[in-house]
Amino acid sequence: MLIIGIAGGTGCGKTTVVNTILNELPEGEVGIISQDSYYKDTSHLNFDERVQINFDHPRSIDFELLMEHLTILKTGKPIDQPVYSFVKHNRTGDTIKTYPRKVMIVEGILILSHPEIRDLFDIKIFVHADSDERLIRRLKRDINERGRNIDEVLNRYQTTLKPMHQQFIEPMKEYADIIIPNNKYNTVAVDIVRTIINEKL
Ligand SMILES: Nc1ncnc2c1ncn2[C@@H]1O[C@H](COP(=O)(O)OP(=O)(O)O)[C@@H](O)[C@H]1O
Ligand SMILES: O=c1ccn([C@@H]2O[C@H](COP(=O)(O)O)[C@@H](O)[C@H]2O)c(=O)[nH]1
Repeated sequence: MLIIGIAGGTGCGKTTVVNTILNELPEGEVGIISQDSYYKDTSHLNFDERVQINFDHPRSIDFELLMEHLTILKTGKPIDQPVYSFVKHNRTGDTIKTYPRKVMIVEGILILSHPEIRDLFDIKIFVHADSDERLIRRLKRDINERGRNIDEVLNRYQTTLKPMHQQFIEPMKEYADIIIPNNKYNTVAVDIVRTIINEKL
């Protein structure tokens, strides 16, 4: 199994890059694990308390479960990947049966910040977009798709997202094998990654 880790700050285009890579590959050959599925279960908190969580700090992620799931997939067995709701800021209680594939892509803002998980990746990719570009994309996406308003997004950006990005995400570029510049849609880089995957299939 080839495991590819794709990191990068919020709004850099990780999900879009992954979907574009998958578009022209045979269906079912590549598996996806999203770090978002591994935000800790916070059912013991009410909504107002959950809103206060710093979702850009590594402690918000259940890395133990992610590690356990990747280890199970490597042994050829399926896992039940939790489903996360950004609207509720919590897991939904549902899971998706995720089967091991020849190539597994793990994507998320903080996946390169955990040394043991980082070591599991055969290829480490960092998607870069400038912070102003990422903030614009984040504003549009969170208002249109995640039920936020402009004040919420900007307040989270200033209080937690930006400092956490500088502390835990940007320094992870050092570990990347490939850095994809993604201020504009980067079809060349996506084609290169797809070629690497195709060789493995
Ligand atoms: N290269 C790009 N140029 C312009 N918009 C982009 C680009 N890549 C992604 N987007 C848009 O930016 C938003 C965030 O992209 P997404 O892939 O969800 O980022 P991430 O998964 O890194 O948070 C989405 O609305 C997406 O359509
Ligand atoms: O309940 C939550 C959990 C996370 N977030 C924010 O999401 C981004 C990470 O997702 P991307 O798709 O990579 O943007 C992170 O910056 C968190 O602040 C949230 O708003 N609510």
